[in-house]
Amino acid sequence: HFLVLQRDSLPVCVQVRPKVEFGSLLQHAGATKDVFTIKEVMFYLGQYIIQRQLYDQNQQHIVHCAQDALGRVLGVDSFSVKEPRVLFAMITKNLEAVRN
Ligand SMILES: COc1nc(N(C)C)ncc1-n1nc2c(c1C(C)C)[C@H](c1ccc(C#N)cc1)N(c1cc(Cl)c[nH]c1=O)C2=O
Repeated sequence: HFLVLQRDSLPVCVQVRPKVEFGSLLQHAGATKDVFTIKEVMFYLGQYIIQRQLYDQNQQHIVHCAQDALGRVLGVDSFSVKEPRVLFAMITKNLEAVRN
């Protein structure tokens, strides 16, 4: 979950709305809504990657997505699941915060 501090410094739990193409990718992974927590976004993306076997058979932490909508959405041909900062940076570009 993203925690952001409002002016009155009460933490609110921010949910996110994926941008259009990202939203339809999550729906292909089984999502049935348009507002998510970050944890839910990661879960659906993970399902998408495993279902489509986008991981490298030999180095299984590498995801190849050049030939897939995931690559267009994240803007890369491949990435490693072991680089959380890189991954979150790519994913948050496709999300807008929604205050609940
Ligand atoms: C290729 O990956 C795997 N391959 C295997 N095989 C046996 C082949 N088993 C597990 C994983 N795996 N490891 C991690 C994740 C997975 C699956 C669920 C993709 C998730 C994850 C990674 C990337 C995105 C995106 N776009 C979304 C979720 N993940 C996470 C990474 C971060 Cl940074 C946050 N939350 C996570 O769940 C990991 O560390």
